[in-house]
Amino acid sequence: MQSAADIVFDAATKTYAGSAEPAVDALSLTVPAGEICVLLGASGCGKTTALTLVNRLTELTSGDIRIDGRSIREQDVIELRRSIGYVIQQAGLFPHMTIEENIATVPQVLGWKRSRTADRVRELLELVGLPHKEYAGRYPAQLSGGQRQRVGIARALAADPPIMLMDEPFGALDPVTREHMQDEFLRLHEQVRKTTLFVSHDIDEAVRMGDRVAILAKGGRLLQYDSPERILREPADDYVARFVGMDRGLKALTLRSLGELKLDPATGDDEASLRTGDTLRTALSALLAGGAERLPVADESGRTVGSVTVDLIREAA
Ligand SMILES: Nc1ncnc2c1ncn2[C@@H]1O[C@H](COP(=O)(O)OP(=O)(O)OP(=O)(O)O)[C@@H](O)[C@H]1O
Repeated sequence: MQSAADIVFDAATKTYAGSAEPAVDALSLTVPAGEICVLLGASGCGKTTALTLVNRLTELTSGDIRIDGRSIREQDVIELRRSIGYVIQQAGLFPHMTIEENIATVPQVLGWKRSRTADRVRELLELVGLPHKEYAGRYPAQLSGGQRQRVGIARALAADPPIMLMDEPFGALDPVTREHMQDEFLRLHEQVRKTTLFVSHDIDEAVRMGDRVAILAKGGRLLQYDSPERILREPADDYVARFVGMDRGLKALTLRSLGELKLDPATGDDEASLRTGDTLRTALSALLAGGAERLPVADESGRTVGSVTVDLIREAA
């Protein structure tokens, strides 16, 4: 097995053609071999750009990235990509190929013997928790979203690359499946220890997955690069504190339902669109979207039982 490699961003800069400002501006950071580094930040701050600079799907404008001391600029791009597993949000599986054929793509390109490829597919399906007998012959459309992501991960691991790039790999999954996949990936990582760059915009996911978290602002500006504990406990500046805090606050609202609040009495006889089973976040969105000061709330049978305001939600939070 190839051992993991460290990744060094050295003033890595990307300015897209026609853009006045760099999407990633002189980013410098080191991901130690075998660790998971999460790139975290608001939409458009340059996370995906930073990630794809590594496998040269995006070419550097200036600066450098080195893998185990070797500049990516000096490597043949095909060879470079073979040493890097790449997982994206929608798994990117080939729909007309079976699961087995999908996972075997890279070993085949590398000219592995049939038996070696078949063994590897079997081993990988096992590793990501999909029994070979049941899944190898299926097509991607015959799998759930979570299962497809597992196949995407297996495919990325097929040629045993020292590096994994993961771009919001669980972003399209429902929250329960998502947490499950996060745990599974961590378990898998314990076994394979690939150096992993993982893009997320979710602080909870970052804290859970990352050995280190890099908080980026617009232009790929690195605001803080630390362990999750330190990011939460000692945010480097107000922006980081707000970013971490705001997301946490909104998250907290999704954990509570209107049924847990002491609602105001109902006023007027508008039909209620909110139910007691709705989360506080849903209620807040409804209030803000409609520009309403107050909205009626019904129980599950549709009987109006009270009303909710932004103030009530704020007090509860
Ligand atoms: N191919 C491209 N050509 C021109 N500009 C681009 C291109 N890709 C991205 N950009 C711009 O670069 C900036 C960073 O984009 P990037 O996709 O890296 O951000 P991100 O943090 O991954 O965002 P998100 O979380 O929304 O995916 C954005 O302003 C975006 O509009």
